[in-house]
Amino acid sequence: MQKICLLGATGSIGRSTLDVIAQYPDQFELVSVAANASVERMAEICRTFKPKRAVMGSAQARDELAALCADLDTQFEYGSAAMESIASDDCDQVMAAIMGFAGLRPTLAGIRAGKRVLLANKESLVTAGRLFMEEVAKHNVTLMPIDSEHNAIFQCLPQNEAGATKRDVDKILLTASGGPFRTFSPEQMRSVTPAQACAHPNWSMGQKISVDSASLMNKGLELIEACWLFDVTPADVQVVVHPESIVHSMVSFKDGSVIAQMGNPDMKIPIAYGMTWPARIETGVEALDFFKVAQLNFEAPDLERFPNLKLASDAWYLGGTAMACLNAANEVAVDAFLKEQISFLDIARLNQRVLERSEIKAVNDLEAVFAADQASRLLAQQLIASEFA
Ligand SMILES: NC(=O)C1=CN([C@@H]2O[C@H](COP(=O)(O)OP(=O)(O)OC[C@H]3O[C@@H](n4cnc5c(N)ncnc54)[C@H](OP(=O)(O)O)[C@@H]3O)[C@@H](O)[C@H]2O)C=CC1
Ligand SMILES: CC(=O)[C@@H](O)[C@H](O)COP(=O)(O)O
Ligand SMILES: [Mn+2]
Repeated sequence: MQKICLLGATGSIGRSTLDVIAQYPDQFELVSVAANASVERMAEICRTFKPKRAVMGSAQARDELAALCADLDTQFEYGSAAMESIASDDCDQVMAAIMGFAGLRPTLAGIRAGKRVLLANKESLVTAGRLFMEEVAKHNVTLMPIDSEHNAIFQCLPQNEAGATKRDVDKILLTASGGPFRTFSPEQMRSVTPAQACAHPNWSMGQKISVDSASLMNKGLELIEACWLFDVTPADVQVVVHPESIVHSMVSFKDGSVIAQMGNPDMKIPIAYGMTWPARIETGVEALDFFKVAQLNFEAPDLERFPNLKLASDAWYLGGTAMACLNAANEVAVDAFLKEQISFLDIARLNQRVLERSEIKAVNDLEAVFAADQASRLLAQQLIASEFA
């Protein structure tokens, strides 16, 4: 029996993870859960899975949850320290599926406690990459990429007992759907709404990552994520726009072979793979029918219409805190766009301004990452108030 701690239980990845757990009650036990403010959904989860511990983002949310679940034996808690505590408590695997930078501390707690970490929360790796990977190595942890592209790359790479290797690899081909505005002109993109941006053509996901997909910042974050996970640089990764999201990524080898991982776009596949690797289990996801798929298309990304992808590559080469600064700016920008305070095109503009104006420092400890995150959030908010409102 594998005991699972699920961080971000009420979200889209949380739902797919619970779906896999529910299909295999003899293999997986949900022992702890965390979320921010979705009390009613968390109450449903607690009633169904009866975890030992449930953590919310605030005392108020915890109290509301406790009141709704007064008849359960679950221990109800709140705050960042409690999230770190469940990630390092009695469990075998930690699903890191909190949205954004808020996921960093609990994910690191799982790593430091030696758990198998299932990494969906790309922002934690993007912002603290080198320190994050050093902790993975130090604690000899199995880090399973859950992000569909990185899970695909992991599946395509030669593997040993410890994970994926780079043996004979020439290039990583990171696929991108292109998002809902792939064919839009800059003029058309000027007035798009949050609802349009969240309507991903192929995947059903949370709002923040959906907007990131629409602005190609998701691909920028994923480029950096791939560099840290597979110990490569952006020069080793080619972003390939593939509108159907059937090929989840590919690896090109020195002999000219290209290996692709394909499947219907459903996160239960990478989640189940992460939970059972090196074994595989049935997920209930329909196998691909190539006669229905009929056509797969590929094209180059347009960096002029989607500058976020280039900004992410720039941040990687700037190094140090640059990636934390860019991520912080983007989290503020997406939130402001969803609240209709700035336009869609302002997201990349704001990201660029913050990256240009931030003082990039070396990352010698976690405090440097948190300081950069805070300073860039503040700068982004000031810029919104003064120049973007
Ligand atoms: N959805 C997908 O298919 C994919 C997602 N990912 C990554 O996985 C992560 C989660 O994405 P997704 O599930 O779509 O997002 P959702 O917005 O659907 O869910 C986010 C989850 O994080 C919780 N959360 C948000 N802020 C905090 C906080 N400060 N403290 C504790 N919990 C918090 C939310 O709780 P509450 O509901 O209470 O707000 C919710 O449970 C992101 O990093 C995303 O990039 C990666 C690949 C695919
Ligand atoms: C499911 C997943 O992993 C998302 O990151 C998804 O890939 C978004 O797709 P695009 O960013 O390519 O539109
Ligand atoms: Mn992805």
